[in-house]
Amino acid sequence: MLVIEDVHQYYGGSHTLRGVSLQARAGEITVVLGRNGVGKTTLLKSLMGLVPIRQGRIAFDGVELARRPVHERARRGIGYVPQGREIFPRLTVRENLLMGLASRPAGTALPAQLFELFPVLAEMQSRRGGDLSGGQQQQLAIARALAARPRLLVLDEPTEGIQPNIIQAIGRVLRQLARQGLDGEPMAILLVEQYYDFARELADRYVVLERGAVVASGGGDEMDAHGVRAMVAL
Ligand SMILES: Nc1ncnc2c1ncn2[C@@H]1O[C@H](COP(=O)(O)OP(=O)(O)OP(=O)(O)O)[C@@H](O)[C@H]1O
Repeated sequence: MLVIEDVHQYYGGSHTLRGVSLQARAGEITVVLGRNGVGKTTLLKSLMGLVPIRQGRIAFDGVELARRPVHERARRGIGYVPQGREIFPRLTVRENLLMGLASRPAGTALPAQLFELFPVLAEMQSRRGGDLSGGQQQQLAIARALAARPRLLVLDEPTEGIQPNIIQAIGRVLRQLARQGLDGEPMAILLVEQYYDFARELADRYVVLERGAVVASGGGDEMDAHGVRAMVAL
């Protein structure tokens, strides 16, 4: 389980995260919603160690990670799908997937299940990442994060700029991963999302951020009743 507690983050003098707390449990999809610029990406970067936090706790399965380096967070079972995908355009699909094993001992094999989850990647293994469509690149970014068999998968707006049929396919994969991971073990999923209907469909739990602070949270089935759509409407 992931426990984020009272996290404060600053960019210079600008106080971006103001005491954020949330939890993400195995078997559940926890969705973080909020308008542009409220600090969603900064929260995920803080979790991954890509930006330093000034105060607060980030613990995963009881291990305190807030002061640990990025690679150690990956090694301890956190997989990250960054906003904008950040695949390597000149590397092949297969090489991109192998990059996901950087935190694992040399010689670790790619899980065969990646190609069952995303059959299109099996067909395109020797194509360059940059030649894939946006939706295919997003699937590649998710598969790359899964290559190291994380127990927590963190995704930053995976639906951004993606066509509806691939959004649906990604939703089905996330649901399946939460339930049974790659090997039958439930996985924790932390999903940052601005697309309300997608978030609502997938969320077991939700958290709304506004100006760097949590302003609402609850069960996914309470989102409509709690008026979350209006809180994130652009
Ligand atoms: N590297 C940085 N240096 C200074 N300020 C930054 C930096 N990155 C983000 N910010 C600012 O911090 C605030 C939060 O940004 P962040 O990207 O976390 O928001 P967000 O909720 O993810 O937004 P979006 O949905 O647009 O991605 C914004 O005001 C942003 O301008």
